[in-house]
Amino acid sequence: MTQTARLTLRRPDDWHVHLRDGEMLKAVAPYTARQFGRAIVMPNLVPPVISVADAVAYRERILAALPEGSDFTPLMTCYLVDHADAAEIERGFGEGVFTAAKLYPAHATTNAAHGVTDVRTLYPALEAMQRIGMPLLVHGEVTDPDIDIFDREAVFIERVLSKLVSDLPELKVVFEHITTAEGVAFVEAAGPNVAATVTPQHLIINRNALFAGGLRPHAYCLPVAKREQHRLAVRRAATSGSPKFFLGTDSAPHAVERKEAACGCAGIFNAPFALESYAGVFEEEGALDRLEAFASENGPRFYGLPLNEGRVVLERVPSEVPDALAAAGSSLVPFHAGETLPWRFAGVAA
Ligand SMILES: NC(=O)N[C@@H](CC(=O)O)C(=O)O
Ligand SMILES: [Zn+2]
Ligand SMILES: [Zn+2]
Repeated sequence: MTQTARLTLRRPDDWHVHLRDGEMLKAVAPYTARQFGRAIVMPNLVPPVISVADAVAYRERILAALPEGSDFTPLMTCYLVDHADAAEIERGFGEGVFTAAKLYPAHATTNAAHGVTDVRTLYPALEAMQRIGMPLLVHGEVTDPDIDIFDREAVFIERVLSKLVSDLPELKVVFEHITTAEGVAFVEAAGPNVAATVTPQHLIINRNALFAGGLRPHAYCLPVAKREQHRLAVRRAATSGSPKFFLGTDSAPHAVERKEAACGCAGIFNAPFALESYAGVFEEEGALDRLEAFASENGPRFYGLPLNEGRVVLERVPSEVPDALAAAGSSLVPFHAGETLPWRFAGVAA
């Protein structure tokens, strides 16, 4: 069998990333901007990005953190709170500031303390979003402490998402970072207005990675990795060629001392080798010919945005992932730390 040695792809986008703020933003934004043309930037700062003015100011800080000459475009999102202001959201979308709005169930994940306690209070905002074609992005986990953490995505579908999608049948919904067979089945069965992002980690690790020879904080993110059968279902979906599944890294940096702690933060920092990571998965699945649709076409088509014009090149040359990368007076341990990946991002094609 001959091996593909070089791949040229339409420039991809990252439909779910955490760029943080301040010194951490300056450290991490260049990694995302190097590989991706655009990214949907998550609004879970402290305090969160709620108003149009918040998003305009954050976008300026992101642009200021990019390397000289970068043509990367951050796409901003609005953090939904109980009784979210429909008029403000609609204005932000109309002015080209907000691309989407994000639903975090209160306390579901990192910096979700201001999240939504009752989805019904969002209905005026969601109805406006449905009318104007503005996507709702969902962190799909219930927060009920009685529900086992490994079941929180499946129970969210039953208790929240099914009803939301049937009450708002035309609303564009992105089920973010899906991790389960139930998530895949829900998205596949729904209309074309429902899609999902898939992270590299949920294609590569199952929950055993959290406990491989000891507790592994760098494999911990939310939603937490599930059993192998779920990883396989997510892999099949992502590499199937279905337009409903697209790239969203959920790169979520936390300084090493916040990960390696008695109560370590959730989040995997995968931005530095994101495309290499996905390419390895698509190659293993014999689906390299579907990587471009997943990475560069399905997302913009779902969002109703133009495809990028540029191209990037991946070469089948080993990439050595460092054990740590300096950032903001500390360091970040990247996904795949210490591993050698089969692909290398060779840059934007001339
Ligand atoms: N994915 C994570 O584990 N963490 C994210 C939040 C999120 O996307 O849920 C973060 O902001 O750190
Ligand atoms: Zn999330
Ligand atoms: Zn996230």
